[in-house]
Amino acid sequence: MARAILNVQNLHKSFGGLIAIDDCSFEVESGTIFGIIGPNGAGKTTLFNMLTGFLSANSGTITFDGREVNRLKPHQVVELGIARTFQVMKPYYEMTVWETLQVSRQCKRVRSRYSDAAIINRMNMDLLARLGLEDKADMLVDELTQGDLRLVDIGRALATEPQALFLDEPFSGLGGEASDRLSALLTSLRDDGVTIVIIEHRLRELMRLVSTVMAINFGAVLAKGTPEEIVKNPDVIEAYLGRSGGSLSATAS
Ligand SMILES: Nc1ncnc2c1ncn2[C@@H]1O[C@H](COP(=O)(O)OP(=O)(O)OP(=O)(O)O)[C@@H](O)[C@H]1O
Repeated sequence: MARAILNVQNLHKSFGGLIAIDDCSFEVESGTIFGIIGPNGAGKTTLFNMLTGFLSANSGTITFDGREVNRLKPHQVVELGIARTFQVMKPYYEMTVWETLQVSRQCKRVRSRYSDAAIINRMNMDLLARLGLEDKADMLVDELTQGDLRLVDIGRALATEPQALFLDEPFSGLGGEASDRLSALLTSLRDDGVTIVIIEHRLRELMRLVSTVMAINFGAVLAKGTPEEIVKNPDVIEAYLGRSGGSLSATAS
């Protein structure tokens, strides 16, 4: 039985009178891919922001690998082994792909483990090969396609050598071929033991990857289960009606 690496209990977050996260509890098992879905404004990014040190919860607990996350700063969360990407990418323009990875390599988590530049160079080459970007190391990120940019963005997170990767809508804007490359990358990372949590509106891509999905609406957990269970769940279907509800049942096949 896999152990839970992330444990969230009774989390609450309000912005003034608006309750963005309402008594949210869930666990993520180590080495699995866990999906988070929900309509626009459901609270998904707010939840990610609390899990990664960008926001503090009003109450509740977040434990990662046995350590309390709430109230840590983002760089301290990186030290624990959590890396994330953002819904809107902000590439390091005028820097190359290699230089982008090198920025992440400056984090304490990497510097305290690997002091030898030759080892870091080798790790960068391995990471670029894994991303399928070995021929683009010296390209400016400004020149990359949307699909390659998304891979560099994930590479930037992976270069902190995380145990867990949190991805906010990684499939957004990707065409079929780029989506397939991203899916293959995420599957291979999972096979190597990286825990992955994904917020995604592209349900077809998400449901093929994840073992467990949590649906949230108005900040509260609506349902948790396998992709097959979630796409049949009446509450989830209702929350998605008028958006993608009509095609929800086709997504888990
Ligand atoms: N800093 C903030 N101040 C005030 N309200 C906020 C803030 N951040 C988020 N909200 C509100 O909290 C609610 C949840 O927003 P959030 O961005 O987490 O939703 P989401 O599920 O990620 O939506 P989307 O799918 O559109 O990205 C929304 O009503 C949003 O307007």
